[in-house]
Amino acid sequence: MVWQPVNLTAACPPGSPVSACSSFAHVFLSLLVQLYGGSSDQRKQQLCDREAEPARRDHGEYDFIVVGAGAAGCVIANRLTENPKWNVLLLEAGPKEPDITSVPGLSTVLQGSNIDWQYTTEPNGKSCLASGGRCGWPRGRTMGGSSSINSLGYVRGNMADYDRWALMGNEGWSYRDVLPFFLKSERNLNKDSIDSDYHGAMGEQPVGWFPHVDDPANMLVEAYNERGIPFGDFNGAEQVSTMQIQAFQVDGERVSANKAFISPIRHKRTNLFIKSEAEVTKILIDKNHNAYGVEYTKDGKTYKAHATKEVIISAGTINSAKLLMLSGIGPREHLESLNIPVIKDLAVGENLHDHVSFNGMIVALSNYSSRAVSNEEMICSVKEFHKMKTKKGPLTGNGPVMSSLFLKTEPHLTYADLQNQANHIRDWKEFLRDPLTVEKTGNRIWPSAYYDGVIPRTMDIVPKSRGKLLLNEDDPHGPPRLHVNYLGDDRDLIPLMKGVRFLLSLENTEAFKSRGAYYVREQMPHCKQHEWGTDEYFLCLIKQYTTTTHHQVGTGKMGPKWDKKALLDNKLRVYGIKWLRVIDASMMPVLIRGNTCAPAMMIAERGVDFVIKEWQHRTNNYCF
Ligand SMILES: Cc1cc2nc3c(=O)[nH]c(=O)nc-3n(C[C@H](O)[C@H](O)[C@H](O)COP(=O)(O)OP(=O)(O)OC[C@H]3O[C@@H](n4cnc5c(N)ncnc54)[C@H](O)[C@@H]3O)c2cc1C
Repeated sequence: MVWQPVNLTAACPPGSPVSACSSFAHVFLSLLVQLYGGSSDQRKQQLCDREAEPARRDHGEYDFIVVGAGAAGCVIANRLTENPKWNVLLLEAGPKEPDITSVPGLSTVLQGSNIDWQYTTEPNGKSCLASGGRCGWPRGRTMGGSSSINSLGYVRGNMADYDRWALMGNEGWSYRDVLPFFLKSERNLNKDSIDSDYHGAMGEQPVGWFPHVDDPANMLVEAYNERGIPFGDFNGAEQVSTMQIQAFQVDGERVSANKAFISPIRHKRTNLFIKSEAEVTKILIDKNHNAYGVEYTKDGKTYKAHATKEVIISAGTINSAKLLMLSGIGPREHLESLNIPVIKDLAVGENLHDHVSFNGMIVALSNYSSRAVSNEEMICSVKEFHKMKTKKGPLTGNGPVMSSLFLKTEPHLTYADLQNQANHIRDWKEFLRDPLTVEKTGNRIWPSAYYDGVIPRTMDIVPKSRGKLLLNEDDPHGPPRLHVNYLGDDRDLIPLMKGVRFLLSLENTEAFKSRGAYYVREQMPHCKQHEWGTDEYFLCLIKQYTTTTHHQVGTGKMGPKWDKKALLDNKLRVYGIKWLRVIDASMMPVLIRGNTCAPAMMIAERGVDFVIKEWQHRTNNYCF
């Protein structure tokens, strides 16, 4: 089986009464492995290896090498191989994409499994306190990368975010410049119902509303609207609005970057070479500072691959920075402290930031609006879903997570400073008793489709805190030290506290009242010393139950040469190293106000366009 779920035996404290630690939980996970643990890509490959593959000749030398088959890497490999004369090697550390990724209602089940890097952050004394100062950071480790394990939401950010990048000295990255690259990938399936001037219909990536939207998800959007937020398309002209987020899906099944950009060409383009379970450990750079290949490990052996044109790093915000540093590109002092010979002293790993959020505001659903089902019903629904030819029902949605809004917390603000999303909670009473165990177990095994409580989450989308990523001093090849420094800057508390008051006000809306939904007024375990409803209580929640929103960026900052924190120029070339680019979410100089998957794909489209134009030009002029 390609997919292995979270290890419950390790995650459950001995004797825990939490339902995810019961024997039923093990039965449920075994069923998921049995139904969805395989990989359609693997099955196809076995067939094609037998029938057609001899056409492909692999000499270990390619025109381009792309490291990381995530949201960005898959787009890049697709675009480069449109030119049949260019051979491209795509290297992915994780396995082929397993079938389980296709079920939207099982998206949270992927966290903590073997297709998640399972990172954790370093303590700063101000955040994530209930979990020892360390927040969990899932990241996709499979073909499709985080686009294969994420919550499927298609959100672009505010136009002004891109204009700001351009104003910071990055020519070619204003909203006007990047919009065509958003449109290029997108195949919007509901173009008539949204702000159609801002959407594409011809791209590889299907985007559309889930066929199924839960009533609690509708409740949230209706409540936001009652509180004055207009219905609208926040990927269109006006961001301050509310709607169900459109998803990376078609007919109720996830379409990851791998499914959209690689699966359709995998066996057709003989100039595309893909190696999964191949982890790149070093970029090869000669004494003249030219990148000419990579070193990678596969099946316990080390290999070298050579690039005659460029090496493109798309390993994501954490691993791109780690790989650059392992290869001698990074802050001199840090690399020298680890005895890594410095090739280029650059601020790799700095400027790490994320949208910060927190857990613990619990909305209990009434019997009428609850989505809870019995164990037997859950088993039946998963089995039935597997058999359906045309998928329908709650598993074709992702619970309440897509009900979202962008909000200005003060009328004088020009742009939104908050975004809300919501998590499901299978059994809110159990969560209230032992949130940390439920977080590590229940939230990683139960479908997001079945729940009796909702955790609305407000996210600070203009974070001021900045952190940094360092290599692990005990083992530089191991998980890096992620000093994200959430709430390091106290100003990040302000929008979150305003968001709390906004969320509380939802209880008085008709949307909530008519469904009998209400806030649970019992304190979470680490904040029992404060009275529920006071500022002190919510400040405590924010600091104790801090969470990521999975939007980590910035460790490979793009910026003009004079910017001491920048390592990439506006064409995403690494300063001081030839034929090396970083093209993924890590390049964001400032995090956009929104989710980061669609932007990562846009960055890939924009970046690879620079690559293609440069090499077409060179080929024409110099007959390469
Ligand atoms: C749980 C979760 C939920 C999220 N929800 C949403 C959402 O709903 N909407 C949204 O817009 N965004 C969401 N995101 C964020 C979004 O998915 C990411 O920002 C986006 O995928 C980043 O793209 P990337 O190409 O930079 O990196 P990734 O997609 O993470 O890809 C990096 C790839 O590189 C591979 N790799 C890493 N190191 C190496 C190496 N050394 N050798 C070879 N391969 C390597 C990785 O295994 C991975 O496949 C979510 C993320 C997570 C984890």
